[in-house]
Amino acid sequence: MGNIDLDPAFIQSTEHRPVPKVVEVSEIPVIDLSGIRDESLIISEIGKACEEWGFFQIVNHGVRTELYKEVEIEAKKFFGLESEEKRKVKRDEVNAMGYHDGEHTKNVRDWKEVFDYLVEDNAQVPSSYEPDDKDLRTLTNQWPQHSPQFRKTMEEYAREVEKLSYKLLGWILSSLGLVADKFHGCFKKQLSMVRLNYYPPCPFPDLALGVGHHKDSSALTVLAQDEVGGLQVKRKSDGEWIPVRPCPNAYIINVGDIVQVWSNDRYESVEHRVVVNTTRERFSVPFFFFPAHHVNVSPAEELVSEENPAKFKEYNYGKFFANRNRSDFKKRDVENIQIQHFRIMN
Ligand SMILES: O=C(O)CCC(=O)C(=O)O
Ligand SMILES: [Fe+2]
Repeated sequence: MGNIDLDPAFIQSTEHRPVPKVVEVSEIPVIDLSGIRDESLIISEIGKACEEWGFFQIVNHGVRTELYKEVEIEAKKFFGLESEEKRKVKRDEVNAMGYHDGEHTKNVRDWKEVFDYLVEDNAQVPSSYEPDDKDLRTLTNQWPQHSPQFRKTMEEYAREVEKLSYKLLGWILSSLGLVADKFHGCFKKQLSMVRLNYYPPCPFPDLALGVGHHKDSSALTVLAQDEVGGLQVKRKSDGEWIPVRPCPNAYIINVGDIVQVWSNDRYESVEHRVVVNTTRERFSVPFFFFPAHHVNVSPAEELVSEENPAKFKEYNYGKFFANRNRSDFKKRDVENIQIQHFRIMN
C-alpha cells in the first residue's frame, strides 16, 4: 500500500512515527544501594560502571524523597518569580553564587536559568587565576526573600547529599583499591555547591542546547532530574550521545575531572550535554562535590608506578576554579581550562 492510498486514519502523528534507523540504546547501569546489600558487591558494580560509562544511577540511596520534592517545589516557585525579583540575588563578577540566566558552556549560551549555592557558606577562592597572585576572596550565598522555606529546604538538602557524596567517593576509591577516606580531608572548607537548573521550553531545540557538551570539574556529581529527560551522555565505546532515561527517585552519578586525575586515568570524566524541547520545561539539581581551594590534585601515588607513570601534572583546584569563572574568556574566544592541559604526554 503506497502512501498516496493510505487512509489518513492510519497516519501517526510525527512524534509517534517509527524512525528508519533504530539506534540500539544501552542504558547506563542502575545500582541499588540498599543497606541489606553486600558492600563489596556495590563497590564492584560502581567500579565497573565508572570504567565503562563514567556514569551510573543509584536507587535506595537514603536521601528522603519528600526532601527532594520540597526542593523541586521551592525551585519552581523561585524560577516562576518576575525576573526583577530573581535579579535581586543575581550573581556577579565578584560573587559567583546566586541567580544567573546567561551561562555559557564553551562560549555558547545555554538555554537555561540557574541558582547556585554553597554547601559550606562562606568559601574562600583565589581572586584570580594568575598563579602568582595569592589573594583570596570570599564567596557568599545569596538567599531570595520571597519564601522563608527556600533557604531552609536548600540547606537541609545540601547536607543530606553531602553525606551521600562522601559515601560514593569512598566506594569509588575502594573500587580502585585505595583507602575509602583517603581524600576526605580535601573537602574540609569545600567549594561544593548545589545548582538549581531550570530549562524553559525552547522553540529551537535543533539549534540550541540546555547545557552544551562539557565535563564536570568536580570529584563527582550527584544529579537529580525530573521526568522530562534531556540529559545525554557520550558513550565511551563509540562516541554516540545516549539519553539518560529518567528513573523515579534515582540520582545520576558521574565521575568528575578530579576522580579522573586521582585514578590516574582509570576512570574518565565523561562528556555530557542537555537537549531541550519545544513543549516541556525541565528542572534538574546537580550537587558538585568540589574540594577546598588549597587542594592540589594529582594521581594517587598507589596508582603510579614505573610501568604506569603519572598521566597528569599536579594542579591547584582553586586556580582551576578561578580560571573557569574568568569573565574574559567569552570575549576572547579561547577555550576554558581543562584537565587535558595538565596531561603528561609519555
Ligand atoms: O541538567 C542536567 O541533567 C545536567 C546538567 C549538567 O550537566 C551540569 O549542570 O553540569
Ligand atoms: Fe555537567
